Amino acid sequence: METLLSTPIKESKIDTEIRDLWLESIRNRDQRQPFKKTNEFYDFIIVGAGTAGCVLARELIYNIPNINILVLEAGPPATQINDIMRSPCAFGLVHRTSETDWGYFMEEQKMPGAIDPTKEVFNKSVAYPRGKVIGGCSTINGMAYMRGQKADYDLWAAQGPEYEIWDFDHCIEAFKAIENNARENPDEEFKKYHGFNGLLHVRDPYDSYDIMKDVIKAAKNLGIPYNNDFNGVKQNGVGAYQCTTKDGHRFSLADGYLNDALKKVETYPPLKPLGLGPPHELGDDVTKFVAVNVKSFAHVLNIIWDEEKKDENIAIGIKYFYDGGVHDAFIAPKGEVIICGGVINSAQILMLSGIGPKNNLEENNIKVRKELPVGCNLLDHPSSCMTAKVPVPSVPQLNYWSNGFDYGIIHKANVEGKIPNKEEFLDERPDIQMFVGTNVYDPNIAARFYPNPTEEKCEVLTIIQFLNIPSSVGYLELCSSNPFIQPKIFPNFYKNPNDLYKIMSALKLSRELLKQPPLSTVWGIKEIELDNGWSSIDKEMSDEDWEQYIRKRFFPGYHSCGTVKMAPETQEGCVNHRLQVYGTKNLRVVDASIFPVVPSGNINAPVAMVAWKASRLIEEDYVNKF
Ligand SMILES: Cc1cc2nc3c(=O)[nH]c(=O)nc-3n(C[C@H](O)[C@H](O)[C@H](O)COP(=O)(O)OP(=O)(O)OC[C@H]3O[C@@H](n4cnc5c(N)ncnc54)[C@H](O)[C@@H]3O)c2cc1C
Repeated sequence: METLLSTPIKESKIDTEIRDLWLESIRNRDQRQPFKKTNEFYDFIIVGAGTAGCVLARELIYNIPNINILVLEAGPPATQINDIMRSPCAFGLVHRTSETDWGYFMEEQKMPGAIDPTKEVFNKSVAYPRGKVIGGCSTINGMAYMRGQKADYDLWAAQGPEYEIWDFDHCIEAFKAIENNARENPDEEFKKYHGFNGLLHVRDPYDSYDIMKDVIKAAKNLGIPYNNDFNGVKQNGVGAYQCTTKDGHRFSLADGYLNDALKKVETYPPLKPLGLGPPHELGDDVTKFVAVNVKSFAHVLNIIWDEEKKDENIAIGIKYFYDGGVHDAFIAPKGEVIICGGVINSAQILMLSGIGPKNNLEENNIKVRKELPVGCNLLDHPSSCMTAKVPVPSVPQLNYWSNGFDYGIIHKANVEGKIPNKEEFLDERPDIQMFVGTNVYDPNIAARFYPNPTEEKCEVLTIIQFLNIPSSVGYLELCSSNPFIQPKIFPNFYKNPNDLYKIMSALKLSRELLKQPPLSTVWGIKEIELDNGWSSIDKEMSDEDWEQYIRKRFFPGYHSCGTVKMAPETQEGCVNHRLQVYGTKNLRVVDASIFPVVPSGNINAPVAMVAWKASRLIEEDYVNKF
């Protein structure tokens, strides 16, 4: 019998007929030439309406007078996302729908085992979700609001005196400017660290399930301190995550920032009072609309360079595919092209435009304009999970306003892979972040993450472990000059054995937590899921068993960044401290790809912070130009 996988995907006759009809209509329209072929000119062209692109568009349009902005987004408008997808409880389903995800996969990787380097082990190829929709990943993400630690940003700043603008004291101003925190009765310390007037809504979780409150008790039994603000003075401890939701719904950066940007529509110079002509007639002296123009389903192909000054690599515009054809958009004299395509695609667009590693570009017949280590320094938080069966009913009804992972623990890993001790719980540079969630275990969903899941449906408690300060570094490379083919992604998870020992220590702690009362008593937890189904929570496991467990159940932390690193050019940098691409003019990259070091927490807010700060740098440069 033919399986689904062995059946070649055939286009139905009706698909090809409809495509032909559509193409014919475009050809007819073009022959009649109903529209003038005009060049589009903008002060700023932003590539990608993700977290960074949305913040940047809003901050630029309100802060720089009389500019216009074009935002090109390859995915659909967020209005296509129906209410279920905006419901936090649907998070697990949202992030791999073909309409709103690029559908990327990472490459399978072989490497020496961490415990026994004489044995070869595999990192399998798993899905690598990336939002392809207005709002980008903020429209599909898990909504946890985290910033990372002060020390992360101080590392960014330590790269040279001009990088001081990226130290924590500078970054926190931007974090606060963006944030609209809804915590009820915040104390003075909370007020010191948070903002209440920004456009990104952040709130504490709504009431959670009883079993989640008992997770806190179990953690306290182990000596883990309570923390009422993971974004406050200390990150370590057990507590609740704040999240980016409002009125029970997901709140993306498009909801907060892009929507606000679209409200500003003026003309420059301003319109005169209506004359005799038709309403809203623009007089001859009106040169442009001061507004943000967003095109969705617009896939950017490459940067257009000034061919008259070849050696200077001056970006003058963008080539993009839209509405069945290739279009050009250009920047005005003081303008800039700003790439906000995210960690994979920003690197890809630069490489397709001749900026990247010489060998990889030449292998793909792309002319090298500037050799830079674009695509190197791929960072992420490798992750694992542990699922325990909960025999006592714990999910009375679905909380649609929650992603199901309201609580967590942040701690320092034990470098030898042992259960962390009390000192490690108190360490103020923790490197493990856990999410604890209760849900109904569905083998079909589990099968997306690891092979041969247990067959029965039941209520479970799941703990997800992220390694927040990894030492393994991955890379990506082009395998084609076709802009519609994904680059190859090699995360190199656990290449450095230390990373594996650290996540092992987090897994061992997770098991210890599940053995604690009230989880073991009130909720009767006795089994966790191992390869052969539900097994006793006390089952003996060697470090090699743990390595196998980790390699089978790992998934990317979804916090990938770093492929267009901000650093001095002599230290593998691709952009400078003002996010300008080395060896080019009028070109910046503003998104997760510029992070030199991955922050130790989820990175949506850090990306928004970078975009907010970048808008100030761009404004300064715009005002000082000419
Ligand atoms: C499944 C998942 C869960 C996550 N959970 C959390 C979480 O709970 N908390 C948290 O803080 N972070 C989370 N993150 C991470 C965070 O959301 C992202 O790191 C962040 O949104 C990235 O922002 P960005 O602007 O760099 O890129 P993106 O938001 O990815 O934006 C890039 C945009 O550019 C567009 N684009 C790309 N190429 C082109 C092209 N050629 N032409 C036109 N447009 C293009 C894309 O379609 C996209 O809209 C999660 C991420 C994922 C994928």
